[in-house]
Parts: sequence; C-alpha cells; structure tokens
Amino acid sequence: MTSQPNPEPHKGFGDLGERPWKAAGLPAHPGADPAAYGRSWETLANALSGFLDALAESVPGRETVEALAADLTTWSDKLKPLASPERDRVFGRRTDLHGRGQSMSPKLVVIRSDRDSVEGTVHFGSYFLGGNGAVHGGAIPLIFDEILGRLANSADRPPSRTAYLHTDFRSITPIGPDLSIRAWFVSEEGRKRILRATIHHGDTLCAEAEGLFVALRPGQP
Ligand SMILES: CCCCCCCC(=O)SCCNC(=O)CCNC(=O)[C@H](O)C(C)(C)COP(=O)(O)OP(=O)(O)OC[C@H]1O[C@@H](n2cnc3c(N)ncnc32)[C@H](O)[C@@H]1OP(=O)(O)O
Repeated sequence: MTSQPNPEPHKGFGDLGERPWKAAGLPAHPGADPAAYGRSWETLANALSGFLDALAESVPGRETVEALAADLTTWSDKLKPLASPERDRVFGRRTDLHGRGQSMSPKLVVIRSDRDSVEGTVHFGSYFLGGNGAVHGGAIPLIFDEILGRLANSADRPPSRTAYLHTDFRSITPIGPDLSIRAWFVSEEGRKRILRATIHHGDTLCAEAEGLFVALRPGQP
C-alpha cells in the first residue's frame, strides 16, 4: 500500500534553496528516505506515543508536572527554529513505518494488503481513552480515515480526499488489546471511490465505516 504524491504540491511556501538539514548529512527529502535516520525516527515515534500513554495514565506530583512542562518547553524551543515546509517534513510521512512515524493516530500494523483491500491490527493506548475503558468516539473515525485514505490512494491511483466518512459504533472499542482492522474497496467509478472498513475485538464488531473518496482534479488542494 503506497501513497501517491499530490501532482500539485501545496503552494504557499517559498523556495528554501539549500535545505539546512543537508549540512547534517541528511538527504533533500528525509521524510521520503527510510535510510535517512536509520531506526532513530521509529524509536522517537514509539517514545512519543509511549510518553503520551504514560502521561494519560499517571497522576504525577506537582513538582513532576512542573519539571515535565519545563523539559517539554525546552524541546519545543529547540525544534521551532527547525520548522520546515510541509513537503520536506518527516512526521507522518514515513510510510515505511507502522504509524507513519507520527503520534496523531493510533499505530496501524498492516499484515496483508493488495490493490483493493488491507488487513492489520490497531492498538489504542490510554492516550485515546474516551471513558470507562472505551476509545474516544473521535479516535475511531481517525483510524478509519487513515486506513481508508491510504487504501483509496494506493497502487497507481491518483490522489483523492475524503468527501464523507460515515461511522457506526456497534459496541465498545476497548483501550489496550490489539484489534483487527480491515478495509476494502466497494466500488470505483470515475472520480468516486467507495470503501468500507471494520474494527473487531475477537469476534465482536466494535465499529464499521463507509467512506467516499473523490479523486482530485489537477490543481485541487
Ligand atoms: C492528497 C491526498 C491525502 C489523502 C488524505 C486521506 C483522506 C483525508 O483525510 S482528506 C481530508 C478530509 N477531506 C477534505 O478535506 C475534503 C474537503 N472537500 C473537498 O475538498 C471537496 O469537497 C471534494 C474534493 C471531496 C469533492 O469536491 P469536488 O472535487 O468539487 O467534487 P464534486 O464535483 O463536488 O463531486 C464529485 C462527485 O462526488 C459527489 N460527492 C462529493 N461530496 C460528496 C458527499 N459529501 N457526499 C456524497 N457525494 C459527494 C458529488 O455528488 C459528485 O458526484 P457525481 O459525479 O455522481 O455527480
């Protein structure tokens, strides 16, 4: 399952000229090059997700909260001067990694995929808690958009965007266990691609979705 680059990249960023990270020995587009960071970006993404889960679960003392806030501010201040145009970034663009090297959506592990379907597992950590052990109702469409959007734009298909995403919550989606996730094409006519997906906990259907993805016309953002 591979993502297709938008033929008309996002406009609004000036030409950077020489990319500053090239001086650090990185390629021009480090997000598109799995070798750029070795295993270190994957380690970072896992550490970030693990941190968010640990924070969500913990009840730290006030001193710990203050120290943590100071540490995070230090890192934000270090990273802000390194801000780069969207097309050059790494976060969320490492399609070779489970979870694309980001922490916004839960980690999707693809076990099998072909041109028209994909199967895998998804794990919602405590960061995605809604209440009473159930995943937040907004996080479920998030992973559906992730898996359906990637499948809709896979193979040689031109890029598309989600026009609608209908989600039915059939039973509680639990925080913690690995869940089965499946997505498949229902139809593909002209610019319109209809796909469906399910999440199961064992034999229990937790949620299902249908999405319409519309192929972008040239120049459409
Ligand atoms: C670059 C790739 C990144 C992949 C990211 C993964 C997916 C995402 O999360 S994308 C982010 C969320 N989605 C968005 O931001 C999309 C915002 N919306 C849009 O950009 C536009 O409305 C867009 C592109 C979906 C459709 O607009 P447009 O290209 O003008 O299509 P339009 O001509 O109106 O419609 C085409 C067909 O789709 C149908 N259609 C469009 N929207 C809907 C809808 N919500 N419900 C039902 N049918 C619809 C139309 O009726 C039409 O059907 P027909 O050809 O049979 O008459």
